[in-house]
Parts: sequence; C-alpha cells; structure tokens
Amino acid sequence: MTLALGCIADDYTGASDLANTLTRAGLRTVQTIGIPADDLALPEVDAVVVSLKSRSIEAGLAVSRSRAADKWLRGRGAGHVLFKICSTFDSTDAGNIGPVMDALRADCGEGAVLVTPAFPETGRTVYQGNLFVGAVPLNESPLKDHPLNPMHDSNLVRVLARQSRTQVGLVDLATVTRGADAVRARLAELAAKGIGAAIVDAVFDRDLETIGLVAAEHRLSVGASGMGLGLARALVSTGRVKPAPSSETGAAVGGLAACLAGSCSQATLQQIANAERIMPVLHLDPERIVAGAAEAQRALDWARPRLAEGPVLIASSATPDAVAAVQARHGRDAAGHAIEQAMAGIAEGLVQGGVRRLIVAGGETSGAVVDRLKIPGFLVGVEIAAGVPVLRAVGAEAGEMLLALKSGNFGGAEFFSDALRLMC
Ligand SMILES: Nc1ncnc2c1ncn2[C@@H]1O[C@H](COP(=O)(O)OP(=O)(O)OP(=O)(O)O)[C@@H](O)[C@H]1O
Ligand SMILES: O=C(O)[C@@H](O)C(=O)CO
Repeated sequence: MTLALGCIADDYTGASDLANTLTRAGLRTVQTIGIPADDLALPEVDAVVVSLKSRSIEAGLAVSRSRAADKWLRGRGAGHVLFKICSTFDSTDAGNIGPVMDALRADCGEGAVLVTPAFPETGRTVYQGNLFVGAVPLNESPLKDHPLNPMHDSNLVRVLARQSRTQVGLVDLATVTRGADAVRARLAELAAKGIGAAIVDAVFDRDLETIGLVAAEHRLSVGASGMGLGLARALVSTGRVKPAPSSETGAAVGGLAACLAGSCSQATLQQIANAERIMPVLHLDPERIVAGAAEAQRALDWARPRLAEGPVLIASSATPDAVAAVQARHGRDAAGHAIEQAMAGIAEGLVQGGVRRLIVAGGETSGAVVDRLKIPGFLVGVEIAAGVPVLRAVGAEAGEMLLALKSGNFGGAEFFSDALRLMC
C-alpha cells in the first residue's frame, strides 16, 4: 500500500469527520484507532487517518504519539501528512497544536507550514487570521465555555504563536484569492524570514482548493476537514489519485441501538432535548459519577429493560454553569476523566447486552468509548450530517458494529434520530 495522503487526527470524532470529507472527495480512506497493529487487515486505500486521543493530554505525550504516527504513515509512502486539529482550534497555551506542529515540522524539514481550521460547510471561516464560528468570532462563540479548553482569543496568529517555538505569519484572503502562485510566493517569503508557520485565511471551499494545491506540494500541513478537502481535491485534480465511487452503506448489522452523550456543547444539549421526544433519556448525575461506579451501574440497569423496545439515550451533558460547578468541586481534568470513564463503562455494558449500533456525542467521550470497546479501525459509510459519517467497525471484538462519533458542535437539531435512521 502506497499512501497518497497520511493524516494524524488529535481526536476520534475529528478523525471520522476528516475520513468522511476525504471519502466524499473521492479518496479511498480508512480510519485507524492509533497506529494499526501489523495483523490488522487494511483494505487498499489512498489515505489513512490515524486517530489519536492527543488533544487534551500532556504536550510531550501528544508529541511522541504524533511523531510515531507520522513515522508509520511516511513509512507507507505518505509524502504529505495532515495533522488534523479541531475546526474551532481547541487547544490551550500549553498546546497541543503548536508543540505537535513544531515536532512534525522538524522531523520532515518543512520550511513554513500552512495552518487553517477553516471548514466552511460547518460555518468555520478564517479572515485576517481570526476564526469565526458562524457569524461570531471564536471568543464570542459557545467555545468560550468549553469544559476542557475554553477559547478566549479568536486571533489564531496569536493563539498559535503562544504555543509554538516558531514565529507565526499570515497568508491573508487577498493573497489566497489571487491563486496558488500568490500563496506559494507568500509562503516562500515567510519561510525566507525564518517564520515556520502561517495561518491561512479561507472563507469558501474554493479558497481551500487553492490552499490544497500549494499544501500538497509540501510535506506537512495543519488543519481541520477543510484542509483535508483542499488536499483531496488537489490530489484528484493533479491526477495523483483516481477518484473512487462514493461510500457504500454496506450490509445491515441489526442488534440493539443506543446513544451516549458526554459533550456539553450547545448543539448537543439541543439535540438531547429533541431526542426526549422520541426515546427514553437518562440524565446522569455527575456528582454520583465522580463518587464511584454505582451511577454507571444505575444507567445499565435503567437501559436494559428499555432497549428491547427501541433506542435509548444516556447523557452526562450539562449547561456551562452546572459543568463549572462540578469542575470547581473536583477539578476540570478529574471530573472530565471520571465522566469519560463512566461513559466507557456504560458503553461496554451496553455492547455486552447486545447493542451493535452506537452513537456517541463528544470527542473525548468517543475516544474513551472506542478505546474501551477495543475497536482498531473504521470504514466510512454514508454521511449523517456535515462531518459525521456512519462508521463500520473493522476487527472489533464484538464483531459487526456500526458507530457514529459526533463532534460536540456538529449535527442538526434532530441528530440522534437522523443517525438512527441511517444505521440499520
Ligand atoms: N456534567 C458534566 N460536568 C463536567 N464535565 C462533564 C460533564 N459531562 C461531560 N463532561 C466532560 O466534558 C468533556 C466533554 O468533552 P467531549 O470532547 O466529549 O465533548 P465536546 O468537547 O463537546 O466534543 P468535541 O471535542 O468533539 O468538540 C469530557 O471530558 C466529559 O467527560
Ligand atoms: O474539526 C472539527 O470541528 C471536528 O472534527 C472536531 O475535531 C471536533 O472534535
């Protein structure tokens, strides 16, 4: 297998978002959980997205795991590696976007790295280096209340510079609009000044196509699914990849269906409220989760008799005030970790009880669940909502399974019913 594109994603939902974008652009793509074991039977593909759970861990660990994934991908022929980050640039001043970018850049000897989280299909655009979420700057969006990495600065040149050892420049929209040669020239100018990274503006998919053409000539880029779109279209338009027909739904899996939500985003809170109309919903008590295993057991006891009648939803999700109160009592990381592990335990119990179709909301939550279920990889199926495909597990201990891993902010108001309709 010689890869046309290698990707390292810093969380699992982000990885499935990217795998979805690449698949829709015509690249045969597989998503792996971590670096695949040698005996995992991977199909012949153009792109591999290695999913890491490295967004919110200690920076040194994120760097070493990302470097190992990069080495694996380049060892399979990937001339270009995309480090997939969140379209809302989720990170803190300690990392992990800057430190990982610096390390991968040093390893491949890149001059200046193109960086953009723009993903216009989901309302993420970048102008003059400022990230907009829909109509508002990042620091005025719901991301200001994120439980793990509240985002208080929309200027990504500043945000990345605080995390990185290199200086950060800007390729502005006026340059992108002039085309690939103008972007090439600006990047060369920045590299000549010793500036190692450039936030690049993008508002429309056509901007990402221009950026993709230039990025594909380099060894490394950093971005969200929009950068993936640009790269994929460049690989196809320059004849380096022969586009594959769009993804198949595959055979039905059957089995029981359940939903888990650990995301506290506004989008997820609305989706849960709407799900109450169509399925039983259990709201977990975060205090009891932190106190011990009884709350997870209560959830399984609650779900068991109901599942035979239809899907259920179990949620820890809460409003920003409630999340802040739990964090004040137990610490941000300890509370987050305890809730993620409880969700993973609930997922394990549900699968032991016959659940084979599982929808998970939240990147960290999905990471904990997929790890606990020991699923080594996924094939990408139909799209439920922008950035969220149906995933078919490959090599799972439980056998045939369908999953949907929803990024906290993604999906329409009826996301859970939309997903269940497509997961048979
Ligand atoms: N009631 C709660 N109180 C405090 N923390 C919570 C609560 N419910 C969930 N959490 C924690 O909040 C974090 C939510 O992160 P997660 O990545 O799962 O969702 P998200 O950030 O909305 O999604 P994404 O990363 O895909 O955008 C997790 O660590 C989770 O355990
Ligand atoms: O880019 C995004 O917004 C998502 O793929 C994601 O990474 C959220 O966790």
